[in-house]
Amino acid sequence: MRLALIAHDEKKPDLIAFAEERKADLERFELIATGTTGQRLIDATGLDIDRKESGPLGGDLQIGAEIADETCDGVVFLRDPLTAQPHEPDISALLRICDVHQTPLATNLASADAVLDELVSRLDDEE
Ligand SMILES: O=C(CO)COP(=O)(O)O
Repeated sequence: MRLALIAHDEKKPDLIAFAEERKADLERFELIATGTTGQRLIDATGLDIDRKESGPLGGDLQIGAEIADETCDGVVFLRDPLTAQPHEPDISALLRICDVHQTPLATNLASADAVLDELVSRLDDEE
């Protein structure tokens, strides 16, 4: 099962803390991430992560393409709701394609645990 991890700059510390706390669960997934998020997570946790382009350079769209292909099963995307992003259209496209494909999506820490718990239980059911 494949899970995408993304965070805007202000939220990267939160995502790193989440990944440290949930490392044992995250290790069970094929992980993908946008470029800078992925590098920060690798440096902090040692998780094995397939890094796409940085968000502003198309990383959100690359992950969106995986959602459209139904090769990515869930997304944790800690957005910064207080800072305008130059690639807002790409962000909207990613959120939209998750809705089109009924892909579990968490956009804040409060729901990240819930989405991960659900995906972990799907993994358990598969085994
Ligand atoms: O901008 C992002 C998501 O929209 C994240 O990109 P980075 O992980 O490269 O910072």
